Amino acid sequence: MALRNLSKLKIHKFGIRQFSKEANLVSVAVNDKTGVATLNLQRPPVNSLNLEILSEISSTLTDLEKNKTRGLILTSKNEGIFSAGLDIMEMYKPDVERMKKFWTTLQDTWIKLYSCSFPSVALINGHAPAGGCLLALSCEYRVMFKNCTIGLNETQLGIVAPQWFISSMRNVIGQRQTESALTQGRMFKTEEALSIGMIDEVVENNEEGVARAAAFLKRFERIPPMARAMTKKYIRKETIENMVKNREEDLKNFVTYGTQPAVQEYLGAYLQSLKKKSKA
Ligand SMILES: CCCCCCCCCC/C=C/CC(=O)SCCNC(=O)CCNC(=O)[C@H](O)C(C)(C)COP(=O)(O)OP(=O)(O)OC[C@H]1O[C@@H](n2cnc3c(N)ncnc32)[C@H](O)[C@@H]1OP(=O)(O)O
Repeated sequence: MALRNLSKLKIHKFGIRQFSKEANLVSVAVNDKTGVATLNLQRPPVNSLNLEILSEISSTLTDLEKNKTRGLILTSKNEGIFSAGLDIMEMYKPDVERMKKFWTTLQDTWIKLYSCSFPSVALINGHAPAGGCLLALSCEYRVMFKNCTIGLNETQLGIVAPQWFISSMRNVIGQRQTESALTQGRMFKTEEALSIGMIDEVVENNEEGVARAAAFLKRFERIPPMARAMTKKYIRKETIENMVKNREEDLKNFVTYGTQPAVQEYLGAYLQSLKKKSKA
């Protein structure tokens, strides 16, 4: 595995363009043999998704697409937490201009991840609430550590998961399970997530997780990439088009709804409860 600076390195090997990238909040390592890229989230303490990390994920996805990566493993450097979801500080007492940029960047990141031409696996090596769950659901396959939790818990915070969050889950576990999970804001333990098909495999540790993720990606070794990518595009087309068509309205809703006093109160109380917990 090579960990290098993308801007400095672009080489051809085994007929695949190899590259990797080192940055602050994400790092990328490309396996020279397989062409598979591992994208690590590394924003301590909990990989909460603020504007800066989302911008890095988004630009990395663009680079991976350009460089014709053969597959993606999305995971966390911080074992125990895949991602705590959106950084609540981006929504609590926000600067509205930044808030808009934040949401637009989240939309861009989701579009790129959801529609990427290469196969993608989330190696969920820790808790994955809300936005963390969204990232995992956007991949094609999910491998998860034992004793973790995953789900879209928005209603518990007094906020509403946007349509495209909901569609991302519905496309994996179906309408009935999604309705039940989202109205409760339910977080699923690993084994529960497996039983409803939200994740595909359970692993004991990172080594096994990487092996299982690689095994999934290997399934495509002999499938012509173009045929694979077009098929994925057709299957995901409606979900992506709906989001793209409504993205202006979605942004407006986020700002209007997110800045309502009642929503701000919920977010403030939730932040306090998180802080109290970490001080207890
Ligand atoms: C008409 C309808 C239109 C719709 C309009 C749009 C509506 C808006 C939709 C917005 C969608 C939002 C989706 C989201 O992602 S919201 C975020 C949800 N995330 C969570 O609920 C996770 C909260 N965190 C946890 O549960 C735990 O932290 C953890 C991830 C399980 C980790 O636990 P652990 O014990 O290891 O760590 P701590 O809890 O002690 O946390 C360490 C410090 O990190 C801070 N923290 C945690 N999570 C977040 C976060 N998401 N954002 C910001 N900060 C976070 C925590 O407070 C601790 O801080 P401290 O050290 O300063 O005390």
